[in-house]
Order: sequence, then C-alpha cells, then structure tokens
Amino acid sequence: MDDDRDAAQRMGALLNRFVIGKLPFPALVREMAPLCRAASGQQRLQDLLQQWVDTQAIGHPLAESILGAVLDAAATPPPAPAAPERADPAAHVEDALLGDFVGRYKKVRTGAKDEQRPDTLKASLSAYDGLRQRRYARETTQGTVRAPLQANPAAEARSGMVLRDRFILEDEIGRGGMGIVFRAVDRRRLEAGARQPYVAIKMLNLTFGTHPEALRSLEAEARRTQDLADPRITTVYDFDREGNHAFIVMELLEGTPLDKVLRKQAGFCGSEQALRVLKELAETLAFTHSRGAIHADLKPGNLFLCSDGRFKVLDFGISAAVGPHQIDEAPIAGLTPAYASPERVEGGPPSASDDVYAIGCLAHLLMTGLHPFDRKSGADAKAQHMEPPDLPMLPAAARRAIEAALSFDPDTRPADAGAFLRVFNGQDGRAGIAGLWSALKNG
Ligand SMILES: Nc1ncnc2c1ncn2[C@@H]1O[C@H](COP(=O)(O)OP(=O)(O)OP(=O)(O)O)[C@@H](O)[C@H]1O
Repeated sequence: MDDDRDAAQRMGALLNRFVIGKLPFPALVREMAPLCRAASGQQRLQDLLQQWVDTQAIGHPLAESILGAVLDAAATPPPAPAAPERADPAAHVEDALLGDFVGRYKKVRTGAKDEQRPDTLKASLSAYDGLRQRRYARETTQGTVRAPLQANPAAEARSGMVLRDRFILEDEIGRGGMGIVFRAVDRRRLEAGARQPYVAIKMLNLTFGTHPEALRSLEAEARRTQDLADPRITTVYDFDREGNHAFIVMELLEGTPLDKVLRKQAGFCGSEQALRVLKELAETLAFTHSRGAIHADLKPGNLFLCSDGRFKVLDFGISAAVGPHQIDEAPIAGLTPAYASPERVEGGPPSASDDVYAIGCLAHLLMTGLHPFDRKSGADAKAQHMEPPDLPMLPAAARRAIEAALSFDPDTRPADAGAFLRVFNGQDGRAGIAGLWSALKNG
C-alpha cells in the first residue's frame, strides 16, 4: 500500500517538474517508464493524467502524448547507457505543447463545452509561444539557430506555427513548386464566431532577403487578384510576411484538384461534368482577359472541383508575377512546360494567348484524358511538327476552336479566351458547343 502511494507521489512529482519546465519531455518519459512496467503502474499513470486533465492542469492531447510515450518506453528495453541523447529535449516539449494547443483550437471549433473558455486557450497559446521564444533565444546564443536565409524557408513551417499572432497552421494540404500549402485557423474569424474559421496558407519558398523583387511583384499580383473578385477565382485574402517568410492567405477550398480527378475518377473524361469544366474555364479566362489579367500557369493542378459542385481557378497570376524574377539557383515559380506555348517556353513574356494554348491542352485532357502532344512542351511539340488528334465527340466549331488554340504560331491562335469562346460556342455562325450542351442536357 505504501509502495503504491510512493509510486503515485513520484509520478505526481515528475509530472509537476515537467509542467513547470524543469524536466524535459524525454527525461519525463525515461523516468516515468520504470514506474509503468507493470499493469498497475500503467493504470496509476492513466488515473493521474485523467485527474490533471479534469482539473485543467493539462489538456487531453498532451496527456495522451505523455501516456503514449511512457507506455511505449515501458514496453521497450532501456537503451544502452552510452547512447547519447540526440534530440533536443525542448523540441519534444514544444511538440507536446503544440499538439495540446492545436487540439484545443480544434475543440473550440467543434464546440466542445469545456474548451469554450478563452482563458484556457490563451494559457495554452502563451505556454507554446513562451517556449518558442526561449528555444529561439537558446539556439541563438548557442549558435545553433538555422541560417536566416536558407533555400527553402517554407520547409520550416509546420503544424502549430502561429503567423502574425493570427493564423495557426493546422495541417499540411500539399506542396508545389512555390511552397507548402496549409489549412490554418484564422483566430480573428474564430473570435468573431465565423461559421468557417479556416483559410489556406501558402508558405512560399522565397525569403525577402534573397528575392525581394519577386516577392514585391507577387504581392502586387495578389492584390490585383483580390480586385478580380470572380466566384470562380480562388479568393486571395492577403499577402503577408512573418519575419523573412512570405505567405499568401487564401480561401480554403474543399474538394479535389483536377489533376487528381483525372487520375482517380474513371468516367470523368468526356463527361458532361468535364465539358462544363472546360466551358467554365474558358468563360472565367474570357472574363479575366477582358480585365487585362492573365493566369500564365494554367494546368490541371490549378483547377479545382469543389465538393459543392463549384469550379475554381487557383494561383491566378502568380507565375506571371514571379517568372521575370526567376533565379536560377531555385525553382521558385511554376512554368509547367506541358501547358506552355512555344513562345513562352522560349522565354517570351506571358500573354493571354499563352492561356489560350493551355486551354487547348486542357480541353484534350478533359475530353480524352490525354495530352494533345504527349506532355511535350509547346517548343518541343513544334520542333517535332506534332499535330493534335481530333476530338470527334465535339461539334465542329468547338474542334476548330481547340485546334486553333493549339496553334504553335501566336498569330493564328485566338488572341484571348474571349475570342476562343466565340468560336467554341459557334457564335461565328456555325454550330458550336451550345448545340452540344443542349443535346447533352436533353439526354
Ligand atoms: N486555397 C486552397 N485550398 C485548398 N487546397 C489548396 C489551396 N491552394 C492549393 N491547394 C492544394 O495544395 C496543394 C499544393 O498546391 P500548390 O499550388 O502549392 O502546388 P501546385 O499548384 O500543385 O504546384 P505549383 O506551385 O508548382 O504550380 C495542391 O494539392 C492544391 O490543390
């Protein structure tokens, strides 16, 4: 009995020292593990952690992290005594606190009762922030802090990071040539009780220190995109920076990017839905071209099919903004050769007619699942005198429009998406897509 009380006290003391920052996470796990080799010890730790969670001394996710790590360690034979402790202990605490903190935010979002209190969140956030500051200070004095100008600053971003004291990165959605995209909680929206407190944040690979011109032009482009305000263009809320890091705050899309749909959804190509995407794409670009805005990197990955049936274009103007500042040591902006016109591949400035060329490539993919030139760049396809295959499932006018869009000579290609659309829709007097559209609709 005394032994039980003793063990419980030792566990309590270890937890105490960990929470007040006197005991690093690995040491907590190491010292706790021998107390939990037997089932009774494991039960004791579980009860203790439950008590701490009930009294809100720690959050549930943190308690789970501790229990999981201790039980794992208890089940594993202790390491050879000579083995040096490689990991930075503070990093583990940081990870644990971070998990706790993000967990609390998630609960607030889903409306869990005991987590509604903003003071618990604040305490959690300041514990995490304080730890980050201390860690940074220590790394700086020890000289172990990472060089501020590194090749890929986006790689530093991770779940739990807080940007501008406002955006909390929750999880990674995906990566592209320019950076890493995260789902993030916008604290302002959360505090204002917004139904949807999430945004998407693209952490850019660029730093202001090394690419100031590219970033300034990107910022200007992001502002121009904000002015476009078309429901089919992904809304860009802001372009901001935290220290040397730059990021874009966007509307969070729920659904599937077209590249994935093409890979995974059998029966999509040539369907009514695929035709609708093609039409919406051409209409969206006809609108933006009429406003003087070009996309300059149209490709399946930049088109998005939302779960609610809407269609969206991503990354508007980003390639055009960064392209002129392309710096050879790092691939910073996407020019995707398979969708780039010959003159663009050869270094010409982006134009509306390049977008039309990309629409031609996308039309083939949407209708047949195949790239018209076997994924070769416009320049290579031109050099090899390739010809696009016919699309017999489409009316003559639409086929003519797509063939013209894929012309290697910009002089014989529709100058912009408006011109493309007029031929496509048969508005030059011949039967076009409008006829096919109603035929499809009428079964
Ligand atoms: N606003 C957003 N909402 C939801 N998902 C997004 C959003 N923006 C980008 N994504 C997703 O994040 C992933 C990475 O996107 P990103 O734009 O960085 O790369 P990409 O377009 O595939 O490549 P690149 O940057 O080289 O053109 C993709 O899967 C994309 O669908």
